[in-house]
Amino acid sequence: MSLVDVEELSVRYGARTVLSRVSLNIAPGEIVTIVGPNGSGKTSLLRAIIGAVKPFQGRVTRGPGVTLGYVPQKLHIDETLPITVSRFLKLPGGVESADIDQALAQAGVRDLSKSQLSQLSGGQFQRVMLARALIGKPDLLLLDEATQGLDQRGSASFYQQIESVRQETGCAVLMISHELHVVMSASDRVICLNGHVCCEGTPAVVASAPEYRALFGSGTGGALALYRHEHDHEHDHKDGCDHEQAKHDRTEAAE
Ligand SMILES: Nc1ncnc2c1ncn2[C@@H]1O[C@H](COP(=O)(O)OP(=O)(O)OP(=O)(O)O)[C@@H](O)[C@H]1O
Repeated sequence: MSLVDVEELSVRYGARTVLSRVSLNIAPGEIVTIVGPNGSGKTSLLRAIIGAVKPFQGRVTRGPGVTLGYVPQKLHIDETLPITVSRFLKLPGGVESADIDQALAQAGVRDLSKSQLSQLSGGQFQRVMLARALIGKPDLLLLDEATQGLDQRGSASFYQQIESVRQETGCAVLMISHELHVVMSASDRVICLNGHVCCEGTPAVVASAPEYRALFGSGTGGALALYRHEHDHEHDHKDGCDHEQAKHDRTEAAE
C-alpha cells in the first residue's frame, strides 16, 4: 500500500506544461530523492503532492489517513520580527508544548526553543523548519532543497538528521536535492525529473547501468553533469523525452 500515488500527472501554468504524465508512488518508510535541472518541475511536483498545485491531467491520491509534512524551499520571515522558536512553532494554533519539544528533539535542536528565530544560523533555521514539519507526526516528509545555502558539512549533517528522523519515526521521505553524493548514499530510490520521469531506480541499480556512467560519470564532475543534465547519450523513453527541446525551453525561460 502506497502513502501517495501520482498517476499520469500533468501540471500547467497558463499554456505552459511543466510536468507531463509523471507517475510515481511512495511506500511507507522509504527515502526517495528527486534530482533534475532548474525548472524541471521538481517543486511543482511536490506542491501537487501536498495539494497546493492542481493537476491539469492525472491525479495524486493519498492513502487513507496519510499525513504529510512539508519543508518548503524558501520561507521568508521578517528578520526584525521578535519571535522565539517555540512561539513560532505554536503559530498554527492548537499545538501542544510537548509536541513542539518532541519535534525539536527529533530535528536535533532541542536547546533552541527559547532562541530568537532571527538569530539562528542557516543550519539551525532549517532544522527548526524540519521540526515544524514534524509536529504533525507525518507519514511522509517532503523536503524541497532543504539544504540550500548550507555548506557541505552543514548539509551532510542535515541529511544525517533526516535519516535518524526516519529511523525514529518510520516516516517516508521525498526530497529534492542537488547534492548527488548525499543522494546516492542516503536514498532508497532516485528519480530524475525533466518535465517527465527521465530515469529512476535504486542507487545500486542506477549505478550499475550503462546510462548511469553516461549520466553521472564519476566523482564531482559526474555530479555536476547530472546537475546540469547535459545528456549526450540515448536511453529508452516510453514517452519520448526531448532533452534538447527541454533545454531550449529552459533557456528561453531564463532569458
Ligand atoms: N506559480 C507559477 N506560475 C507560473 N509559472 C511557474 C509557477 N511556478 C513555477 N513556474 C514555472 O514552472 C517551471 C518549473 O518550476 P519548478 O519550480 O517546479 O521547477 P524546479 O525543478 O523546482 O526548479 P528549481 O530547481 O529552479 O527550483 C519553471 O519554469 C517556473 O518558472
